[in-house]
Amino acid sequence: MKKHGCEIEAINVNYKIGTQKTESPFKIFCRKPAKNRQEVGQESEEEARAEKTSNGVRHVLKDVNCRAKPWEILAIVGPSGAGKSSPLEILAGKVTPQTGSILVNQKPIDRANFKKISGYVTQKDTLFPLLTVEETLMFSAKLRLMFPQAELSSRVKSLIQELGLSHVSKTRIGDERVRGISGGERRWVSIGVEVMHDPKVVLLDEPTSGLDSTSAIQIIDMLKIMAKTQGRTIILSIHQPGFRIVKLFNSILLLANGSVLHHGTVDFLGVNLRLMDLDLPLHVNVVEYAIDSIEIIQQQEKCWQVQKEGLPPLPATGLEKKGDDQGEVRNSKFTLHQLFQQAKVADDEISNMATDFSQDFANSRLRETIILTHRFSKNIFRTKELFACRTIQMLISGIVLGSIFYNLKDDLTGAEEREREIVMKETSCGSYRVSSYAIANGLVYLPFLLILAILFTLPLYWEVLAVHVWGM
Ligand SMILES: Nc1ncnc2c1ncn2[C@@H]1O[C@H](COP(=O)(O)OP(=O)(O)OP(=O)(O)O)[C@@H](O)[C@H]1O
Repeated sequence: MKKHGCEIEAINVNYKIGTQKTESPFKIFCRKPAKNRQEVGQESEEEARAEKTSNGVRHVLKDVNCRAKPWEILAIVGPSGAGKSSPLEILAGKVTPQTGSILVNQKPIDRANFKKISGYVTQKDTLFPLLTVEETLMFSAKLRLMFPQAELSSRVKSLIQELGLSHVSKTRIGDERVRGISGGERRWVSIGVEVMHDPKVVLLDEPTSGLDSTSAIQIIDMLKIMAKTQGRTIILSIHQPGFRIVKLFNSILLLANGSVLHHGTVDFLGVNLRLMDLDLPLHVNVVEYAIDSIEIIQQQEKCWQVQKEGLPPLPATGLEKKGDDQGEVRNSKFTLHQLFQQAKVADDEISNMATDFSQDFANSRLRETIILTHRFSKNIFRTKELFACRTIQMLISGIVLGSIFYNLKDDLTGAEEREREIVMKETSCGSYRVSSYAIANGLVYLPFLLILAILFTLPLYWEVLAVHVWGM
C-alpha cells in the first residue's frame, strides 16, 4: 500500500515574544548552567538584538507563508537570528504563534495528533551517554511502538543498518566525560530515535551544525533518501549550506529578520537575483550569496541608522571589506526587501486524504513503567562510580557533621540536567506518561536511598549514643 504523504502549509504566521526579563519567584531554585565563552558571546548578541525591539516585544516571524510537501526537503535558511528555528518550534508544538494558521493536508493542525506523526530532532543531542547505540534505539522502539519483541529487534537492526551505525551498535553513546561514538554518529542516533515510529514529517533544527562537511553531506543525503523513498516531508533549518548540500534541497525558505525573502526552488532564487540586475557569478552558491548579501545590507542599514541618529559611524567590519565592489553594488542599489521578490510556490495536486493518526500512547502504563525501570537500572548500574562517590560522601557527612545530605557535585547535577532534558523531550512528544516515569524512578531510587539513609544515620546514632552514655 502506498504511504500517504503529509503536506504542511503555514499561512500568515506571526510570532512575537516579550523581551522584558521577568525574575522568577523561584529563582533561587533554578540552576543556571555554566556557560562557555561562546555562549556568553551569544548571550550578549541576544541582548543586543533584544534592545532593538520596541515596547519590549520582538517580532520573531512576520507574515510567514510557506509550504512543505511530502517526498521533499524544505530547507529554512538565513543569517543567524533570522528566525530559522522558530517555524520548527511552532510545528513541534513548543511555541504558539499569535496569528496565522498551520494546515496539515489542508486541514487545521491538531497538535496532539501531529506530534504522533512527526519527529523533531533538536540541535542538541539529548541521549543517555551510558547506553549503547542499540540500547538507545531499542528503548525508543519499546516506548513508541506496540510491536512484539522479535519485530522490535528487527526494526532496530534495520534502522541501525539504514543509518550506517552497524559498526558502533554496541558502543556507548558517550559525552565529554565518557568516551563514546563520534559527534556525527551521535547526530545519526538522535535522528534514529525520532524516526523510529516511522513519522510522516521529520523536523530537524540545524542537523549539520558542528559536523565536518563530509558528515554534513551524508546526513542531508540520507534525509533526501528518506524523503524520496518513504514519502516523508522533511523540514530542516540550516545556517551555511555548502554547494553540494544546496543541490539536495527541493525548496528553500529564505528568512531575514523573521520575514520571508524567498520561498521556492534554489534555481528560482538564482533567477530572481539575476532579474534584479545583480552581477551573479556563474557557478556561485546562490543560497550562500543571498545570505551574504543580506548580512551586508543589514550591516549597511545599521550604519545608516547610526549616521541618522548623529552617532559616530560604526567601526568597519570584516563583512564590509569582504563585500568590496560586489557589496557596494548591492548596498547602494537595494534595501533588503527590494533585493528579493517573494516567490509563490506553484500549486501541486496533493491528495486531500485524511491523515491516519494513531491514538494515545504506544504502551500501557504498566508496560511503560517496566521499560523505564529497565532503562533506569541500566543507567544506574553503569554509573557505579558516581553512586560510590555519593555513598562515601554521605558516610563522611554523617560521621563529621551529619547535616548535609544533598551536596551534589557538578557532574551529578550535569547528569540530572541531561536526564531532565531527555524526559521533557520524550514526554512532550508523547513517548510515555510522566506518571510512569515517576513510578519507575521511585522503584529504582527508593531502595538505594534507603541504604544511603541507613549509612547516614548509623554513625550519627553511635556518635550521639557515645555522647549521652559515655559522656565523650
Ligand atoms: N524565547 C525567546 N526568547 C528571546 N528571544 C527569542 C526567543 N525565541 C526566539 N528569540 C529571538 O528571535 C530571533 C529568531 O530566533 P531563531 O532561534 O528562530 O533564529 P535562528 O535563525 O534559528 O538563529 P540561529 O541561526 O542563531 O540559531 C532571535 O533573535 C532570537 O533571539
